[in-house]
Amino acid sequence: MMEQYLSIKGANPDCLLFYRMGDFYELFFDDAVQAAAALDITLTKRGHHDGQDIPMCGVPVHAAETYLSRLIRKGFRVAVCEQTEDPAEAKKRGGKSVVARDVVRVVTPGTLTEDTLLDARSNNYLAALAMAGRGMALAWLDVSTGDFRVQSVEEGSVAAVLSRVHPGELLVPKRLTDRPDLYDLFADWRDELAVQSDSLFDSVNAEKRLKEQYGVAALDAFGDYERAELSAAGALLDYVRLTQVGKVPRLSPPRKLSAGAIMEIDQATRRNLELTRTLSGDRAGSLLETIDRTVTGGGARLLANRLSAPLTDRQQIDARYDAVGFFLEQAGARDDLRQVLRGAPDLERALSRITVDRGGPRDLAAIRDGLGLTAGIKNLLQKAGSLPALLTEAHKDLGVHDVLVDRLSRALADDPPLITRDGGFIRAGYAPHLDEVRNLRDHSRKLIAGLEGRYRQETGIEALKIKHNNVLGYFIEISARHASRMGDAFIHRQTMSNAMRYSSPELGDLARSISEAGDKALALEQELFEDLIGEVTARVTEIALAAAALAGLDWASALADLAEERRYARPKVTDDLSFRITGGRHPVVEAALNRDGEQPFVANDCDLSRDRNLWLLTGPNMAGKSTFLRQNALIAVLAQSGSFVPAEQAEIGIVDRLFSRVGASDDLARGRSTFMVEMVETATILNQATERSLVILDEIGRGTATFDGLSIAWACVEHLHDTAKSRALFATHYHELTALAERLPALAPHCMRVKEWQGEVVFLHEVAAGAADRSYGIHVARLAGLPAAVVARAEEVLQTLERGEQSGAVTRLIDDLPLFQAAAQPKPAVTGDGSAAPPPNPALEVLEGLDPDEMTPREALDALYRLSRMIKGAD
Ligand SMILES: Nc1ncnc2c1ncn2[C@@H]1O[C@H](COP(=O)(O)OP(=O)(O)OP(=O)(O)O)[C@@H](O)[C@H]1O
Repeated sequence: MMEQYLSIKGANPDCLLFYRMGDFYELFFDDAVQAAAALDITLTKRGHHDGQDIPMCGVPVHAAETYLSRLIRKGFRVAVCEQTEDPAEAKKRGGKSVVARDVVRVVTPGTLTEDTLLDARSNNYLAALAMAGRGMALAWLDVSTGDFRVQSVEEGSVAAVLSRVHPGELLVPKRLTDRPDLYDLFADWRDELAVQSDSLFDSVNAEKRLKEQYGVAALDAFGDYERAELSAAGALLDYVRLTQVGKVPRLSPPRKLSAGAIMEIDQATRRNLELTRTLSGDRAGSLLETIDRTVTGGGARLLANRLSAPLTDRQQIDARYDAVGFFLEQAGARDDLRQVLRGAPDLERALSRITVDRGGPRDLAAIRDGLGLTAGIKNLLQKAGSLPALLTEAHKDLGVHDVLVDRLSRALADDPPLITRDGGFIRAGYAPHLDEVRNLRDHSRKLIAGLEGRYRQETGIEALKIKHNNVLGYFIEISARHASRMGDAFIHRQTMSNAMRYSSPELGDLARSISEAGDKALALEQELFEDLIGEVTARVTEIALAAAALAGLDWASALADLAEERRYARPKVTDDLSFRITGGRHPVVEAALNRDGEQPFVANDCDLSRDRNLWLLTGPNMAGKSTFLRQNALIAVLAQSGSFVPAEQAEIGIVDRLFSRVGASDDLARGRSTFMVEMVETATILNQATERSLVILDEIGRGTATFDGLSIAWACVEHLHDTAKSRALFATHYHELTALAERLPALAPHCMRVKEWQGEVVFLHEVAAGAADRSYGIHVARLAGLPAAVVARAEEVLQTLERGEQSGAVTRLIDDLPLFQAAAQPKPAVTGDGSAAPPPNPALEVLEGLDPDEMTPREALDALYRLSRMIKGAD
């Protein structure tokens, strides 16, 4: 056995090997040590190898999924090795023969199909990055749904595309990981990276594989693939074939995303705007979570995909609006549809498990129930009125499945078990032969009950019972004190502490017929199950289309529901460079304010159309600058993903790339300080933004010294205005920048309005034309609870700074040390005009009157003595 184990392990060196022995998967050697630690299970020993104990641990087969999921989450790959023959067969070859075993599947993070291992509401992609010649490409597929895509990428965009796809496992050829310039890129995906041999990416082999998979002589029908695209797609297919050990799941032909088809959003922007998850990695609090009203797994995945990949084609976007708009108008049909969809199972995932031979009775039931809804939904759509294009298509794709649904309904029990092992999933009345065998089995069970009564009478033991367990099968049990009453017809089997167990020839016969009938029934059920699986796999394309149509309907009706309740409007997308939002709101902040029942969100307009395409936004802290910036970016993303938007009106000229520089955090893992991260992100924007881009920049330069920061911000504004010419929003605390408006015609200064009332500052959250005059930072500091002494001292410092020329003022402040004085002394009374008047110091006036450049050393020394006396009070 060890020989067999070692040879199988040798063929799967980078996986933990789950080696099937009876009801357990056993792990040996180093695998056992690693798994025992990762799963917190007992590590034992079994036998010897090369004179050493063999470490071993095991997990029960019936609970394997839970253990698998924990191992996968911790980054392991697991090869599942099953017995591939009946132990009886092995015995025939001789007493010591080992049962044949083989790996039936390699479980990796990107190739999961089990519901328990997957999040129902997001896709789990397996991706491959390939390079051929100078071109690069990324291909990605979801084994559990069959979704398969490929896209050429420029080297500079790989990070952005990866962050959009967000793969659960990323295959890359060895030679790419050797390139130092890609080190940073792969560092971001370290946990997902699975480095493969270069040969897996061979593009000639890839083309062959793809043709085989789809049974075509040429791939032209699916698109015009570049070599790198073929290489990436082929590597994925090969990898799936390897890990699924020959069983390739249903995969749609790889859909090619052409360059520019999608609004490109780089990694930092995606993260900072919290599109699908927040900065801390949660779904809750993200834009996706805020707008997600879908009621099926398929719908939720579609929404996440569409939000991650906003389109750039006006017609396609309009078609999506038409679908959402239809359900907005047809509220009755929408509610009915959503009610029906709420009960829909996850057709896509059930179908995929079936195609890789991992389907169970419950997956068939999911197909039955899912397809069973299609007829009603078609009816509902038809009655709702004339359908827009996308919904007409969905109506068609829902298809006709009466025959299959009927067959599955007749064949399957209402609520079948997850696995076939114990039978009981075929409905009575479906197969006469099965019914017969089951009757026989049940009849024998009744006979056993009768036998029990008869034995009680014959022996006079009232407490005599016929029981069953896995070791003895059926047996007769009496208490030990009645043993003398059992006649010769009973065969003694077991003595317990206070009970005796027997069998009898009659009981033996009945038990045998029950067991035989049971085995037969199970075999028959298994056969019928395979038939049904065959029926489903024969119609895999139609079922997949129906599943996609259901997801699409869920997506559109969910967005309509959202639009109605939150008053979202249908945007107008255009091919020009307009960007006019009237009454725009931040979807996430608005939802949070609604939830907390605080004051309502204040809507704001934004117009970045030509000649005023660069807004310079000033205003106090906490006034809502960041919120305003982000809301406009989010509105663009929502609009191009096909959703209605939180605004009264929105007109948006298609945005090709979205850039943002908002928020700041260290990237210490990569050795970058906050300011460095800020500058790297700003550099990306200034180098890549074009007229078609939308750029939001929040407080550029604040991470460094004031003059450095101001100068950098100044130069960035000029560059955006003169060179990039993007539609841009620029929020800053450097009020000095508003002076640029005189020179830069497309620069439009705006500010957040505040009201001063009884010494308090009230944030109105309104955007108005013009520049802000103050920052009110100290006011916010007080609100935040900074100690009163610190606030008082800060006000003093501010006034000194504001009064004089800056560097001179700083010198004065330093002279004014110790700063701690402020902590000890109460704040001086504030005068009527709001300024605290420090007592004038005569020594300072003398000092200010001196001109060191004009003094001889002697005069300087004299002056110093004089000043010293003044301060000591002698003068
Ligand atoms: N339009 C609005 N309507 C209602 N509340 C708003 C609005 N905009 C912002 N707020 C509230 O004000 C808070 C502060 O907003 P935000 O962070 O955008 O301010 P800011 O001007 O960027 O501040 P800072 O300069 O300190 O970063 C938000 O958390 C939100 O609760």
